[in-house]
Amino acid sequence: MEEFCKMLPKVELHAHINGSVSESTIEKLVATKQKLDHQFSFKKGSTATLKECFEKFRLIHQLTDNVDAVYQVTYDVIQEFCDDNVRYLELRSTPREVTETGMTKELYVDAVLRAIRDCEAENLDIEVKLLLAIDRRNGVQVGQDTVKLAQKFRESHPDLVVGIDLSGDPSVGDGRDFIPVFKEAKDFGLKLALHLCEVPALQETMDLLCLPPDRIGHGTCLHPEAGGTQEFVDTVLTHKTPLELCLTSNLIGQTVPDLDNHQFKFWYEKQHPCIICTDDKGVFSTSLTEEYQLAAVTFDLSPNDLWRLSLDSMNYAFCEEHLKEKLREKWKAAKPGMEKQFNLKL
Ligand SMILES: CNc1ncnc2c1ncn2[C@@H]1O[C@H](COP(=O)(O)O)[C@@H](O)[C@H]1O
Ligand SMILES: [Zn+2]
Repeated sequence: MEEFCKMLPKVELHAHINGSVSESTIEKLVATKQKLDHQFSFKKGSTATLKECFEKFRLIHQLTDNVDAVYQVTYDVIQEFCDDNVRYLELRSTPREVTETGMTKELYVDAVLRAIRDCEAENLDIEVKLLLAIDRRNGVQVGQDTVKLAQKFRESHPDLVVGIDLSGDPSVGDGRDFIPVFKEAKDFGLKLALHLCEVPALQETMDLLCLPPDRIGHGTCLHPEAGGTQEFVDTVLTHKTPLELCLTSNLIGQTVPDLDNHQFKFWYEKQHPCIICTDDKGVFSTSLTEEYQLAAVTFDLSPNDLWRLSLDSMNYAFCEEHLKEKLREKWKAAKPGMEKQFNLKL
């Protein structure tokens, strides 16, 4: 199964750049700093609180406080996903400014886009897009600025900047405050991927679900058994809003009690669009291959099921239809070799 999941062409739609930074990139970055001796990720099998997860991002942000580091992290993350046979990747990141190093939010996004372009120029077998993230801790004004920034960069890079993400500590603020900002983004043609109900959030959820977003991140507590409501479930089903599901992230962050109770099962059994994602492959010491494997073992999925999951994920990408068609050819091309190697019919 491990080999099958590795060889499988995959689609990653939920990856935060700074949470995806690998140990080897951390080592490069630490070498440029003095006196930095921290643990930047969780070991396999460990558990934490969401607060402790956010503490890791704060530590990583100290390393990526300049444009060279942001470029390096983005470049390395793309290479690593490509090595993991991810053929289509949507990265998301929160533009940050750091006065001391002269990094503005524009320069931040510029560094990310340069790294994507440089990987393109190397003809890597991966297509990469970018979503700009709104950190809910930073309030509406910053959210508004982020959408403006996304509009600006979409004009200069229409093929790369595809959407807006809402993320950050789910226990902070009220997502409804951002609704005008999301509507503006939508009007401008930007897609919306919102972290929703990562923890129980009765107040804001319904209004956000009714936007509706183009995809939901986590949706851990949407269903009644997890603190949500039947109305939430029905709304998601009606809109057919795809869910980005990140097993290891939810397990380490303890937003689910164990994998058997992960919301994947609930939605997958309803044949609702589910996308297996990593969230933060660096911080949670995982890879998309490992997430597929974990899903297979936990929910008793066959190679055929996994094949379907990865190929169907392409349907929910924020790119143009012609690119989706082109990418589906990769699955077609990989099929005979995989059927032969694993002695099965896909
Ligand atoms: C674990 N579950 C999660 N829930 C909510 N937001 C998360 C997250 N994991 C990551 N982020 C968001 O992504 C940022 C790091 O990447 P960037 O600096 O943007 O590239 C974090 O600071 C947080 O805002
Ligand atoms: Zn996330």
